[in-house]
Amino acid sequence: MIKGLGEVDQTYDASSVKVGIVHARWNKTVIDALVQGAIEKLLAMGVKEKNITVSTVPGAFELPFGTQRFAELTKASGKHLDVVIPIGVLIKGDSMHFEYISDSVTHALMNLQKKIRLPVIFGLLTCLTEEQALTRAGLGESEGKHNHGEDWGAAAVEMAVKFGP
Ligand SMILES: O=c1[nH]c(NC[C@H](O)[C@H](O)[C@H](O)CO)c([N+](=O)[O-])c(=O)[nH]1
Repeated sequence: MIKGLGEVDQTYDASSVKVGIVHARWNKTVIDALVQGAIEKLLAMGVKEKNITVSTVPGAFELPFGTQRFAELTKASGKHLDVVIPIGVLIKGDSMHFEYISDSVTHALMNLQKKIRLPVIFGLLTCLTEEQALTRAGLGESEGKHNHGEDWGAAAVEMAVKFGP
């Protein structure tokens, strides 16, 4: 048995894990469902409510800088975060705006982990239609609907416990 493969249902002691969620305010209905899904999963995995802090930015483009400063300002206030979950929803319009923001924000969030030395969970939905976004927030009529916020919450706990400071 290759070590590590059996960790899918691993349980973690999340009682001291501190999580920062920074979410964009575009596409509010979808955002609210994703944030709620992430918080419910964090609580279900043992993160204390007092250890979950939330802030917001105007849109997905502001997520990298807003997430970085949220982590830095939290640290400067004497607390610290073990993991951050930036959450945004990009839905393609009839211009190239979607492509440019999606690509640049994705790279910026990936690079942010090295800057702040914290796990950054990729909570950006990049959808071609509103229905795709609703489905990935567990909303809408699709049979395959599933709230990806839950996955981000689970990933946050695992990364914080296994690879935190
Ligand atoms: O979060 C989003 N921001 C969007 N644009 C705003 C952008 O993220 C910035 O907030 C704005 O450009 C100001 O910097 C979106 N679209 O344009 O489609 C979108 O779908 N989602």
